[in-house]
Amino acid sequence: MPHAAMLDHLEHVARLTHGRDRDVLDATLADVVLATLQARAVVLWEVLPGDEGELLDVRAHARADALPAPMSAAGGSAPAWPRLSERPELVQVLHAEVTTVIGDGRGTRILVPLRTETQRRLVLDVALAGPADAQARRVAEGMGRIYVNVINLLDASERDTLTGLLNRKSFDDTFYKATRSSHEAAAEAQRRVDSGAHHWLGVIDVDHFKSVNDRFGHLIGDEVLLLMARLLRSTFRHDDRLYRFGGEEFVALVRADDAVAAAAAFERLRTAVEGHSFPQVGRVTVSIGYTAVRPFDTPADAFERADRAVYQAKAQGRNRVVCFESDVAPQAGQPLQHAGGDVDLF
Ligand SMILES: Nc1nc2c(ncn2[C@@H]2O[C@H](COP(=O)(O)OP(=O)(O)OP(=O)(O)O)[C@@H](O)[C@H]2O)c(=O)[nH]1
Repeated sequence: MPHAAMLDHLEHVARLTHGRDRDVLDATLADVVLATLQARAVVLWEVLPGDEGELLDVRAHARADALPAPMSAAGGSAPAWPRLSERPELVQVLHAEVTTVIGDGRGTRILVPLRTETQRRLVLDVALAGPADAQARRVAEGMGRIYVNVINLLDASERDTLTGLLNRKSFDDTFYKATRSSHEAAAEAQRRVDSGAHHWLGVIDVDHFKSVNDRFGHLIGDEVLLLMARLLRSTFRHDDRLYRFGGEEFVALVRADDAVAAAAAFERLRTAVEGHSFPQVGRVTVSIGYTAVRPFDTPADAFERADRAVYQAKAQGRNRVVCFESDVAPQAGQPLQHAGGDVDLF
């Protein structure tokens, strides 16, 4: 390979492995593949669960003619996710888990299935103006592999090894990222009185977990934590952020339109745990405290309020859900104010 071409490729690989922001990484993959293969367009699809079948999200999109990208649900406010079943070629590639090259009337598409260690499923979809030779296919596969390796490294540094949930270290970043859009929306809406919060932060603490360890041993204790993480995942939406903060303390950053929906979500978790039969241990309960995320909240402030609520839940007998705004703040004589505003949430 001529040195100039080799330097170009190295530059692309360096770009692909630089940075820690996932959205930037997705966009870089699309850009780099577009440039390297001189493609017409590149789309990075991700399969997401939906109530009525799997959906497709456009994680990133790049095209040679620089027309505007289609709406991505990842950063957009009005999701326009197509159903996976409407794209039989993607269904087939994901099922077979092998790269497929198809003619699309205007040229060729190289479809590379990607799977991360956390079982995210994506497809790198490269549209070429002409035919695809074996090298083009291998380049697309190679770029896809580098991308997955970087994602796996990021996941490993942000995730709790026992449960696979996000770890405490990643809380600040993911909190700001998840709530940023609601902060902006809230600022634009001039803190509408009836809007409520869009994000809610809950602290979930297993009750009397020390006695689980003492009676059944640490291995069984670990299994309870693992099952607890599974119950969290099945209770909340796929785009809610779930953390293990260490020990038997979990945190959920949940999107809900109003206080009633938020209360219902946390109560659903409490009931699911209470009704679950844990192998050997039997019944386990959790105490939950939660708070509305306010415009311009810091992660530490929101956590501190939810923590005060969980403290009250413990003090009142455990196996209960306590809301900071409706249950803790009024007792403490605190006005319910947004940090930067003046409107009650409830
Ligand atoms: N099995 C297991 N136990 C852990 C882990 N991390 C912390 N623990 C244990 O979790 C227990 C937490 O106990 P405490 O903080 O006293 O709380 P608790 O017994 O749950 O009581 P309340 O929270 O007041 O209901 C301690 O016994 C820790 O040793 C872990 O990774 N695995």
